[in-house]
Order: sequence, then C-alpha cells, then structure tokens
Amino acid sequence: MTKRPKVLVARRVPAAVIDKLSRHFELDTVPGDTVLTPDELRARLQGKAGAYITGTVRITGELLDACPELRVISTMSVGYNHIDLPACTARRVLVTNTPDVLTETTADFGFALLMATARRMSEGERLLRDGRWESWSWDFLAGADVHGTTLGILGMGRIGQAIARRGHFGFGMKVIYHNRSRLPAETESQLGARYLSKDELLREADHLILVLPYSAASHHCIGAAEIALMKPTATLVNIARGGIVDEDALAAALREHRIAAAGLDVFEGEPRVNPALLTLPNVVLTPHIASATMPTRLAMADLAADNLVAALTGATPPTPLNPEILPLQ
Ligand SMILES: NC(=O)C1=CN([C@@H]2O[C@H](COP(=O)(O)OP(=O)(O)OC[C@H]3O[C@@H](n4cnc5c(N)ncnc54)[C@H](OP(=O)(O)O)[C@@H]3O)[C@@H](O)[C@H]2O)C=CC1
Ligand SMILES: O=C(O)C(=O)[C@@H](O)[C@H](O)[C@H](O)CO
Repeated sequence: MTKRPKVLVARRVPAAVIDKLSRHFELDTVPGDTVLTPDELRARLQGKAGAYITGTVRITGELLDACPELRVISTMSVGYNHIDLPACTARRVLVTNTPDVLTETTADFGFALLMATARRMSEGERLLRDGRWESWSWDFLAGADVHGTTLGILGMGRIGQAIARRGHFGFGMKVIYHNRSRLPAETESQLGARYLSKDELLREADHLILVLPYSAASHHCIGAAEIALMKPTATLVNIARGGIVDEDALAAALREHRIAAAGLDVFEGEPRVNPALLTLPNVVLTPHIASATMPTRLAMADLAADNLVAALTGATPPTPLNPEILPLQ
C-alpha cells in the first residue's frame, strides 16, 4: 500500500469531515476546541502535506519556510486575509477557500444586523431585561426606517449582491454601491444598483454595509474622515473584517452622535473587543457569527474537505485561490 499523505486538522471540525479526510490521509487532529499557538502550529505541521484550517489560524511566509513539505492549505472560510497568499504562491503551496456556500446565510445575517441596528433592538432588550421599561412615549426607542431608504454597499461581490437583492426586492430600497471595478450594466440593472465613488456612497447612504475583503488596501478605510462624510442619521454595519474600520474613530463618532448607530459582527482584535465600543448604547455587537447556521457551517466544512482531498489526490479542487500553480507536483 502507498503511504498516505499526512494532514493536520488544526481546529475542531464536524465528524463527517474527519470521516471523509481519514479515507485519504493520515490525520493529526487537535483535542477539543484548542487554538494552537504559532509555535505549536509550526511543530504540528512538520511532515504534513496538507493543513485544514479556519480563519483563526494564521499562515505566514516564515511558517511556510519552516514547513517545507506543506503543499496545500484549505481554509474553512471565504475570507483569506489570515493567509499570506503571495507567500504561498511563491512557494507553490496551493490555497483553497469556501466561497458561495455561505453567501445567502451571511447576507441574511448582514440584513438582520442592519435591521437590529436601525431599529435599536439590542438597546431595547437591554433596557427591558434591566427593568428600565416604564411606559410608552412617542419617541421611546424611535429608530430609523429601513424600507424605502438608501442602502449603501461597500464591496458589491457575492455577499454584497445577495444583500442588495434583499434590500431592492424585499424592502424597496434604493441600492448604491462602490467597488474598485464597476459591475456590468446588466447586473446593476438586475439589482437596481447605482455605482458611486466611495465618497459619494458615504454621503448618500442611509445604511452603509461593509462587505469587502480585508487587505492592506482596505485597512481602516472607514476612519474619522470617512465617517465625517456620512449622514448624522446613518447606520454603519460591518460584517467583513474588523480591521476595515478604525474602531476608536467609530466609537468617538457614535458617542458624539455624528452617526446614529453601528452594527458590528467583526472586530480588529477579536475575540477581544475594543472597550470603547462596549459601553455605547447605540452599537449592536455580535461575535463573528454571520455564517453561523448549522447547514452553512456543514457545507463550508465539507467544501474545505473536498478541496483538500482533490488537491492532494491529483484532481482539480473546486475552489482554489491560486490555481496558477496547478497541477501540483
Ligand atoms: N462576518 C462573517 O462571518 C463573514 C465575513 N465575510 C467577509 O466578507 C468578505 C466578502 O466575501 P464575498 O462577498 O464572498 O467576496 P467577493 O470577493 O465576492 O466580494 C468582495 C467585493 O469587494 C470588492 N472590493 C475588494 N477590495 C475592495 C476595496 N479596497 N474597496 C472597495 N471594494 C473592494 C470587490 O470588488 P473589486 O475587486 O472590484 O473592488 C468585490 O466586489 C470576505 O472577504 C470576508 O472577509 C464573509 C463571510 C462571513
Ligand atoms: O468565511 C469567512 O470569511 C468568515 O469570516 C466566517 O464565515 C467564518 O466564521 C470564519 O472565518 C471561520 O473560518
């Protein structure tokens, strides 16, 4: 019998994934919900041809140099800012991710967070649970309308377009967006979406949602200057990555009511949350759960397994990020 490739499964994954992978590979798994330290990760990757990771596992060029047998990294996430992709490509390490299978679920959550933020749901629940609900008054917890307003989308890709459909068809919203490159006219017309510069988008949106990947180009691309362009009645929702927003600038703007409210699913130092955000009433905070439904997490986990199996058995993986290095030697 030929020797089976060795694979590290760096986080706890569904049992079906372990079953699938163990048919092809000699597996090394971590106990419980352990998050390996960088040193532990380097040690565990010795002699491994593949790594099954999630967004909590960081892959650097330095790590790759210390693990020369590594040929494939499969991440159970669509975002891949935790992986130095150019470093992988330069060393002919294939990287795969899990697009599409989480698009609609993540868009549902983005829209839910927008609704919860605009309609002050967390603030209301906190007040009720604290026994501070005393009476009705005309402006008690009065928030912003969502239906019929202007929805701004920064990052109109797969998830951004799924959010645009919800806004346009479900809530009669006017959809405006900004990407570095404009969508085809036909797609814009199907989504009822209008392309604007980033500054115009910030000025015109009643609700702005961030769905762009995190990179050096998008680091703190929403800061004090950008927030200053927004309407004082606007809400800002971030389901992309924490580092896209300057959290100190956002907290100051929320405290001084320069924008009305924010909904945040992602944080720059997560799972640590900037203390400046924690005490503000006009912010809804969730712990990076936009893709967290059981069917979607199982689909992501399965796609990540399929990618690893295909890549290490000489087939073409379904969703490679650097296909230019295929076929693998
Ligand atoms: N909170 C959560 O649990 C989840 C978060 N995410 C995050 O959502 C992101 C988007 O996912 P998905 O929609 O599948 O990705 P896509 O690649 O389909 O879409 C990303 C969009 O962002 C645009 N974009 C990229 N860079 C910039 C920039 N600097 N300025 C403006 N627009 C930009 C791209 O267009 P162009 O290249 O033309 O600029 C593209 O339209 C992921 O990268 C991930 O970080 C995803 C799933 C769950
Ligand atoms: O896919 C992404 O990019 C995400 O942010 C989320 O779906 C994941 O929960 C997370 O990254 C787990 O790997």
